[in-house]
Amino acid sequence: MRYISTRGQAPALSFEDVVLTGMASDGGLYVPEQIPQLSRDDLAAMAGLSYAEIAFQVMKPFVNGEIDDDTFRQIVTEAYATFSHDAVVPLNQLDANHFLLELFHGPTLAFKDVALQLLGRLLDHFLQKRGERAVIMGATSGDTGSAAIEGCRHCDNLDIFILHPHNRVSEVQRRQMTSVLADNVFNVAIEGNFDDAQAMVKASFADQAFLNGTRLVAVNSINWARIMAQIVYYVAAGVALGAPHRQVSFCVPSANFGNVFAGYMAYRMGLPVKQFIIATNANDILHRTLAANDFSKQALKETLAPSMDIVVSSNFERLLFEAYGRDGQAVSELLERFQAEPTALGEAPLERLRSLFASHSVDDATILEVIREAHHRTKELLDPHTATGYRAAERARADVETPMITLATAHPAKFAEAVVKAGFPGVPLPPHMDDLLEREERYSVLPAELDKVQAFVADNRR
Ligand SMILES: Cc1ncc(COP(=O)(O)O)c(C=O)c1O
Ligand SMILES: N[C@@H](CCOP(=O)(O)O)C(=O)O
Repeated sequence: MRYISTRGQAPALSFEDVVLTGMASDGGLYVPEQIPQLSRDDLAAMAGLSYAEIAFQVMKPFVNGEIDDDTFRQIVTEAYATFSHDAVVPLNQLDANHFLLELFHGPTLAFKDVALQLLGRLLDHFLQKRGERAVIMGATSGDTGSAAIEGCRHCDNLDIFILHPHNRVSEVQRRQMTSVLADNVFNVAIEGNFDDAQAMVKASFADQAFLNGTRLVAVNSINWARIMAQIVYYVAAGVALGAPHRQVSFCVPSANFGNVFAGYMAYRMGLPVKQFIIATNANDILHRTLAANDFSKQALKETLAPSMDIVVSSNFERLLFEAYGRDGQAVSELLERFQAEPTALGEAPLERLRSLFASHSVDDATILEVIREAHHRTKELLDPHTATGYRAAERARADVETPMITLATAHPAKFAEAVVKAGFPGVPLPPHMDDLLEREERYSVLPAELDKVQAFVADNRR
């Protein structure tokens, strides 16, 4: 298995090289050259297996023999042993046909742990094997940052620089990152928004001279390994609810599109999925594109679901690559137009997307209403991101007769501001974080200027 770029120009890479990079050199994102297949028998045989074993089986073809089976199985087992729930990602039945897939039982209480507990261990494995050091640059709207720090901080071969938008993440999210005082962890609060931070990370991949030859690695979902690890929970949830004998649908709170794209990959591998519902907050580019073919940037809005305050949705490019029949040239041209002016998808690719994806956008007032309503009906306290999914799933259910699995992407304790606004007294932090609000913090505030950020990285890396 080799990995190719969505823009069609960069050289194909091995699994190891794709994990140890970020953007492709032509500005695209890496995807597998062939999509491995899970037969009906493969899926049926997964019923009753542990999450770690399903993870091993689903990911093995992507790893392509580049890590021996025993070592890979051990890496996977260790990654998921860090989760506080025996099922790793339990399914919680809300009513006869609606399920919550709880992805927040990892160390930092958001779905990002599922991939970053694995990615940190893969990076450690490959860097130790090569005897190399690397620098991580990551952009976060709040959750990727702490999950990346938690997943990578024990790797002595890595220095980790995480850029978050200053004053635009929740207090718990900020403290989860900035209270890690390890020598290899650097938090930078950017005077800008998530898109500014993400653009600087992407620009740094295009021009790595500031690192004088040290390797730059991505922990955002531009890194293929992030997507690969997230495919697993779609398969596990589908099998738990009867796949391959029964179709399921998923509703996914979405922004940078890594999560729902992983679901699409599970579908392409053979999981019987009827529909994916994309839930957005008021930053609704994904919804406008699908519903009205309006693929245009609008100013970023601050919402009660801050981790989804994103306009430029990186992984949508990976889906466009599929919708355009893997035509890298067409994807390049479309995305160049998108950067310059409001644009639209071609009719045929759009229809292909609409045959599998639907979308809903959920505003702040509705997020608060949903947190109250869901608690009243199910006794579950949803975080504001999951609330967007809950409402989108409820809207979509009338048209979809399969079990609906809404992805619960974060624990409500991370977003006390929204929970309190919805009328609840707050949510206690879990025991391993109960002194978080008293811990010492360390971070630097920088303008959203590429040269200043790159100089900070170059000066501080060890
Ligand atoms: C809690 C939470 N929910 C949903 C999302 C959206 O996921 P994705 O960016 O993979 O679409 C994010 C981050 O982007 C998040 O942190
Ligand atoms: N919501 C994310 C934004 C970055 O997304 P990623 O999946 O590409 O890392 C965050 O919390 O940082």
